[in-house]
Amino acid sequence: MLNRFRFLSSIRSRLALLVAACLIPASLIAVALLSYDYYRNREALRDSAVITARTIASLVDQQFSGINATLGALATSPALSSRNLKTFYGQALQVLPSQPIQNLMLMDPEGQQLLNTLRPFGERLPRVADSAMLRPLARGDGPVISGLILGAVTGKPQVAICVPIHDKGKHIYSLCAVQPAEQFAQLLHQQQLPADWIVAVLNSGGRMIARSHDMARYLGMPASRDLQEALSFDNEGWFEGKTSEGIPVLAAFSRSTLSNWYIAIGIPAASIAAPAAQKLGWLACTILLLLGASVVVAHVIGRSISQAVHGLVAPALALGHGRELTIPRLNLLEADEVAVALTQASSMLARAQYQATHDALTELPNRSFFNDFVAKQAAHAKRYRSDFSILYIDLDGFKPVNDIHGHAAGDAVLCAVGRRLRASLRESDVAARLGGDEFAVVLVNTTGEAARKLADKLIAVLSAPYDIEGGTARISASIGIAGCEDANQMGVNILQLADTAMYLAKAAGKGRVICSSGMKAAG
Ligand SMILES: Nc1nc2c(ncn2[C@@H]2O[C@H](COP(=O)(O)OP(=O)(O)OP(=O)(O)O)[C@@H](O)[C@H]2O)c(=O)[nH]1
Repeated sequence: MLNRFRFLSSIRSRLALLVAACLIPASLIAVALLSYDYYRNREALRDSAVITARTIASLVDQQFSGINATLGALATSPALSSRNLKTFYGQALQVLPSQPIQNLMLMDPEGQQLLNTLRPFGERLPRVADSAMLRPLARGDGPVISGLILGAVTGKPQVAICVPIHDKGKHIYSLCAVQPAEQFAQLLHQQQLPADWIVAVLNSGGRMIARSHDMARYLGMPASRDLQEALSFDNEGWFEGKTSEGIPVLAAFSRSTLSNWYIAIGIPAASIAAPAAQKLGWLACTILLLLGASVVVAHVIGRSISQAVHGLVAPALALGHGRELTIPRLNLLEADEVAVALTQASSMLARAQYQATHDALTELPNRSFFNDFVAKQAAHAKRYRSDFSILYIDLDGFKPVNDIHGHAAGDAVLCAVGRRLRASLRESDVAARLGGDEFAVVLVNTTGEAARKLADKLIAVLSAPYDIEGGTARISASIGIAGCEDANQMGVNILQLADTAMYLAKAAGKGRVICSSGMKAAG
């Protein structure tokens, strides 16, 4: 069960979640901002395209009105009313360089050219057969702008702006200024619009007069279906559709007020989306880089934290076993704080254990420790068939020390007894204070005569005078000895057996040793 959630609950997985929790919303916000930016740019581009279309349309109108004014002035020439066409030809040649036109042409009401500045005066000229233009001129309407016509002299596509000339109410001539279609294309190029914008000049009938791209292919052709539909609804506006060649565009258009010609601008959808796609690519790269860097940093941080936390496991287990701890620096503030707390807890635990098992005055093991030690020693002896003895020691004449020299002197004597006992024993033997003036000793692997000899030695040692404040104290000791084997055979507690032997020693006159084996023999 724990393993199942191991990944979810580890520090590294939490850090990975943190990285994801920061990066995912940030990425979503960035994408939202990008799309907002894309739509704002698109709107700005659309509005600027509409304004540009309107500007070009007014430029076309300006040209037409300039040409119209020139034609109007020439039409009043007396040379025309006097039918002096040669003089008029000269006047036309003079006007030509100052106008944005290719040539001037005069024709009779039937369309027969009478003069054309492209040809020397008097040369025989072809007839104009554009009835759509001749008819309104015959009615006296003017100016009339032709559709795209193939020049009778130049053989090139061109547009003619014509005015009828009357004499005494009779239509005698039509004067035309001719502009090649190429001139409108130049007007478009002069605007220096972005190279991928597809710009077209359409006449009032929706036919292509000039185009920024692929002009030769689409000249004279009707506008694309999408543009035709848009033009039928509005004089100015925008729409999303396709160009004649099928390119998806955001298109803007505007109709000129004088000529009713249209300017249409198509911005390829791909070129609008390209900057956004590029930004999106950069964003994706940045997010991936950030993600990679964050994952690496999270991994490094996670590893250092988990190492620090794992560094606390062994000390915590050692603390459970009551061992004193030394924890090296973990290089993580919180883990180091826990390490300090564990170290302090281990010291407190060790102190408490010491206090629970040692006598505060003599610092010898106390009765509780002694009982545990004897029990372990008994188990060991049983298993390995070894032996040990216990000496139960009660001081003789200790009460008078207290009474004569005071309790502090009594304490000092008890401490000195402890030191003398320790000094007289082997390292493996254990001396304890059982309470009051009672002490006990475990002699490991020692029985019989050896134990008795040591007991005699202890009585001599403990009976030596004690230097205390203000004098000397003298005491002695009564010792009862019990062997492990004797206790087992008799089926009694070894400590009780030694205690009983000690009481017999007291009863026998103090300052002596009684062995439990002797008691058995006596019994
Ligand atoms: N100074 C001091 N005295 C203690 C302490 N514990 C017990 N005693 C005293 O030790 C004495 C022990 O009593 P007894 O064993 O009857 O005194 P004793 O004079 O040795 O008597 P016998 O064993 O019959 O020789 C009592 O007076 C207790 O008050 C202690 O920690 N410090």
